[in-house]
Amino acid sequence: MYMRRAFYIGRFQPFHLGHYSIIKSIAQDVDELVIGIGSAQKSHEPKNPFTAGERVMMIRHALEDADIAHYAIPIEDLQRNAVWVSHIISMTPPFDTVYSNNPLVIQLFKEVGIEVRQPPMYYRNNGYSGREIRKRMIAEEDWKTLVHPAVADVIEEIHGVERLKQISKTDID
Ligand SMILES: Nc1ncnc2c1ncn2[C@@H]1O[C@H](COP(=O)(O)OP(=O)(O)OP(=O)(O)O)[C@@H](O)[C@H]1O
Ligand SMILES: NC(=O)c1ccc[n+]([C@@H]2O[C@H](COP(=O)(O)O)[C@@H](O)[C@H]2O)c1
Repeated sequence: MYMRRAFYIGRFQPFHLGHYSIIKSIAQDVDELVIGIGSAQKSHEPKNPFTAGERVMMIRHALEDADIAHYAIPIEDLQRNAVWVSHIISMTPPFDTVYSNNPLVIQLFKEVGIEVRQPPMYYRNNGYSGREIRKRMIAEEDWKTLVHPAVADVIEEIHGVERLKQISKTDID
């Protein structure tokens, strides 16, 4: 049986409602979705506070109510862009379409002949970006409305805001 399977990659630091809404719309076009958790080796950095495992939890719980067959697969960065697509293919279920707005990701997949689609941005100006959410966490401003409630629960369970604040302090001593 032929399955239409797509690949969608992001850092998901954290997984927010922009990602969620894109995934829901991709799901209408395919049977299954492979979600790549990029920069999987990174955590405990201001730009990448959460581990790959914590990001797996966010995605799993957020998509529990969404009826989308998916696999969330951590993908470590490589020093060699030229072999990055092969690295992904070696780690994932087979897919025939990629969804991304990242110019390097688009270029690398197109060069090996894989179809790339660019999903529309979901209220990016209203704060639906990882950078804005991390900024609000540190500033103690509202960020929970920008993520699925299940993601807020995961972040609470792992004391994510406290971690982000701690690792974002300037090292002055
Ligand atoms: N609001 C959004 N609507 C639609 N797609 C989005 C939105 N925010 C991010 N994306 C897309 O989701 C993919 C993964 O993005 P990523 O995890 O880097 O999120 P981000 O919010 O852009 O992160 P950061 O601000 O931390 O760089 C990228 O292709 C990105 O363009
Ligand atoms: N050579 C590489 O390791 C390589 C190349 C292109 C993208 N990536 C990763 O893919 C992800 C792309 O996600 P964004 O679209 O959210 O930027 C990032 O984690 C990025 O580090 C890695």
